[in-house]
Amino acid sequence: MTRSATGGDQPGAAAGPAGTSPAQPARAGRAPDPAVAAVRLAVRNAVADLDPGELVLVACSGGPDSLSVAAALAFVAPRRALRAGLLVVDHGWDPGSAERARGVAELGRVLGLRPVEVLTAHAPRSEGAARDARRGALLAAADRLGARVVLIGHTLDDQAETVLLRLARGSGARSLGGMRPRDGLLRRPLLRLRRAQTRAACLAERLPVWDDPTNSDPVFARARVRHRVLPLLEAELGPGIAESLARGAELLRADADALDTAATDAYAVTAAVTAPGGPGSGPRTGPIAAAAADSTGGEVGFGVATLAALPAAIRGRVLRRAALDLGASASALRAEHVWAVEELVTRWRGQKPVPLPGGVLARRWADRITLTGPVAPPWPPAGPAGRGPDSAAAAYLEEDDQVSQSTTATPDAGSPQDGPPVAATHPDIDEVLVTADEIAAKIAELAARVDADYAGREILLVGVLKGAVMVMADLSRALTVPLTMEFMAVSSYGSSTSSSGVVRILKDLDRSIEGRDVLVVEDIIDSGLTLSWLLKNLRSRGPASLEVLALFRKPEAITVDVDVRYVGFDIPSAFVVGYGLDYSEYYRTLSFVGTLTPAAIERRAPA
Ligand SMILES: O=P(O)(O)OC[C@H]1O[C@H](OP(=O)(O)OP(=O)(O)O)[C@H](O)[C@@H]1O
Ligand code: HPA
Repeated sequence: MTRSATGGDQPGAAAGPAGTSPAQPARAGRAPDPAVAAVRLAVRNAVADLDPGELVLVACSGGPDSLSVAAALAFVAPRRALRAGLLVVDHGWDPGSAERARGVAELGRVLGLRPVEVLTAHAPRSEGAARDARRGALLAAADRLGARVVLIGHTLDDQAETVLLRLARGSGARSLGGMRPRDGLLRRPLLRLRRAQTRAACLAERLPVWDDPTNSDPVFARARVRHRVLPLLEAELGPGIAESLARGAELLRADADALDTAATDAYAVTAAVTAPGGPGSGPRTGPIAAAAADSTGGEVGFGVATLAALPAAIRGRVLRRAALDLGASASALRAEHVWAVEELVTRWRGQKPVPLPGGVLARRWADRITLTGPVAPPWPPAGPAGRGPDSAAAAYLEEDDQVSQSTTATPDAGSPQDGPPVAATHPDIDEVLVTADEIAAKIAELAARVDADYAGREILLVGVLKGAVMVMADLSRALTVPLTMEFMAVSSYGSSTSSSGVVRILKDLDRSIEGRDVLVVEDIIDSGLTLSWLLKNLRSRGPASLEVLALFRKPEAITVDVDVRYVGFDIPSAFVVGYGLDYSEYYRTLSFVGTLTPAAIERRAPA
């Protein structure tokens, strides 16, 4: 849209994204279309607190949501004496993405936005990885350009999908509160507007919109929610489901804010915080960790009676806060962890210390509960001590020798790229989702179940190379039933960016599985396409029984039904590496599983 001499809002002759037709002038001198007016009002409200001269950026994909925000910002900014620019993120997911990004940037310039930049943030083809990479790139650019705010085009429909996905995963009030209208520099002006309104606004302004094909690709859980689940809910339960979900989220967000404030107050008066001290090492993240990154783990203590007197919703938050402060990662710390610590208060029966993510340990001594930070060395390890087993796990083993010895048995086969596999984190890791000690405990638990289920029989473990190599190594040594091992190597082929479900055998089994009790061992089930094909193939070879053990599963990403008897961890649909899982063949030797930093994704991107 070009500014008219009178500062009006007519769209001008815009060169659209590559291959699209230019926008044409429309509605000169008339009241704006209601959809255009609604988006402008939302954007105006979102920047109402900014001072003249401040810079607002819009993150624009070229889709109708973000494009309508870009056009509204171009209209609102000069009237508020704000500066307004546009950022386009190119994930490099298809050959045309760079050209398309340049087209969107050009459209931004035609709209009168400055500065306009294309940011390259290559990410694996996963919703979570793309979101992380995008967020990192946008925040870095905003910082560099000195922007006060970055506007994002999430609508009420996006919010409803987010809430539904989180509901299905089993989430608390904070998470069911959905996306926040304001989240640091990021602001979401459209959370109360429908997707149909943004499209109508673009149509009214003759803006050439791009429809991202991944939005309708059923490989992505969000696309399935959008195109199948929500329409089904509307058909069965009546219209207005999206609005109801978004309204519920807004109400829950307010409740969660109030509970968080109450929990912060309760933490301040109930927690006795001992800062880390002593030589050696310290917790890796969190305020207490930050206070003394080079000293031994700190401690947060509570009186049992004080915790018992708190309402459960506050008590859980207080304990969670203590674990986070000592270095547990927010995404790895699950409700089950907090419940286990709460049981030290509410169902005390002499439990062992409770291991939490990040090497944090909660224990009860008489009438006190203490959470202790890890004593693992921070990355990079200072010396040879850093190459031993994760010392937090080792500390735990000293107290509880029931935990699988596989924690200490992890081979030290670290590559120079990956660093020592026993380290608690790595510079290329954004967030540790599952720690080495959690994996070890889970393998022990799964092995006990398999032992019980196969008592009196012999198992043939079939490992799927290469990813399952670590699970095979640790699981096989934790099992006590007689077993033999076979390996298969398979490769999906078809389009280079998505699994077609058609699989090629790169290495077949060495022996027949006819009449054998076969347990397929997988590192991860993502779309489920590899496993679905593999099971069909193995079933045709006449095994006596055929079951699957997978250490990780992404429930939001699964596209085909596969019957998996043993699952270690359900994880979000972010792209993860470590413990056998690779990105461009790297990171398999990490002893934990986590997401990559945008910089690492960029650096290791396949040539
Ligand atoms: O559920 P899906 O979407 O089919 O993905 C799961 C498969 O992907 C990974 O293998 P990959 O093809 O990356 O090979 P690798 O094991 O050699 O890393 C993993 O080991 C599974 O076999
Ligand atoms: N990471 C690595 N390899 C994979 C993944 C993942 O998240 N999903 C399927 N293969």
